[in-house]
Amino acid sequence: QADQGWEIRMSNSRGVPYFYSTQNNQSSWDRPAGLTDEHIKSLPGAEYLTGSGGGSGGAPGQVRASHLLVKHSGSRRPSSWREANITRSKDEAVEILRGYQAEIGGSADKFAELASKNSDCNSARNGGDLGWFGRGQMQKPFEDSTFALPVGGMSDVISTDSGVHLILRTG
Ligand SMILES: N=C(N)NCCC[C@H](NC(=O)[C@@H]1CCC/C1=C\[C@H](COP(=O)(O)O)NC(=O)[C@@H](N)Cc1ccccc1)C(N)=O
Repeated sequence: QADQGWEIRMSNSRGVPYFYSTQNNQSSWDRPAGLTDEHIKSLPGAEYLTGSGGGSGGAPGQVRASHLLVKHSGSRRPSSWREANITRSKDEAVEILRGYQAEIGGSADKFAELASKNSDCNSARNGGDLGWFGRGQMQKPFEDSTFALPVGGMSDVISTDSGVHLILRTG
């Protein structure tokens, strides 16, 4: 794996970095198996991963977050890539999310894994990552919760018109 000429590139459409192998033109959102942290840090484009490069940092006043959304019958759009017609109650959705919260503990990797499998938002396809955003873009409860978190911090269950969320602030 290491000798496949891996490099890190930034996906402009999604605003998140991905792995690209120049040997076989293969892209991957996830870290290719067998690449150690040390090796990844030495790859071309590694600055995209830590946000130290100008390219992937947000503008001043912006934050970056991932979320795990569980929708319910009262959601403004009770449908998602996972389920065409979402009928669970809000209480049930909160129960489900509490289960994920316990499983995640404080692990960002676990958060991304559970978000990619279970989030009712299409950001699930990149581990829940929403990219960078400023105030005025997200629904108020979501915005306020994210801006109140330290980088690396995870919210408790919060509710918006979309459903109930867990938020992990990443930048
Ligand atoms: N990056 C942005 N500016 N995208 C517009 C955000 C609009 C904003 N959205 C929200 O506040 C909630 C919290 C986070 C996601 C979200 C809702 C919904 C799911 O709920 P639903 O709309 O079915 O009710 N997901 C989205 O919007 C996704 N396209 C976000 C996204 C997905 C993939 C990559 C990047 C961003 C709003 N003002 O409604």
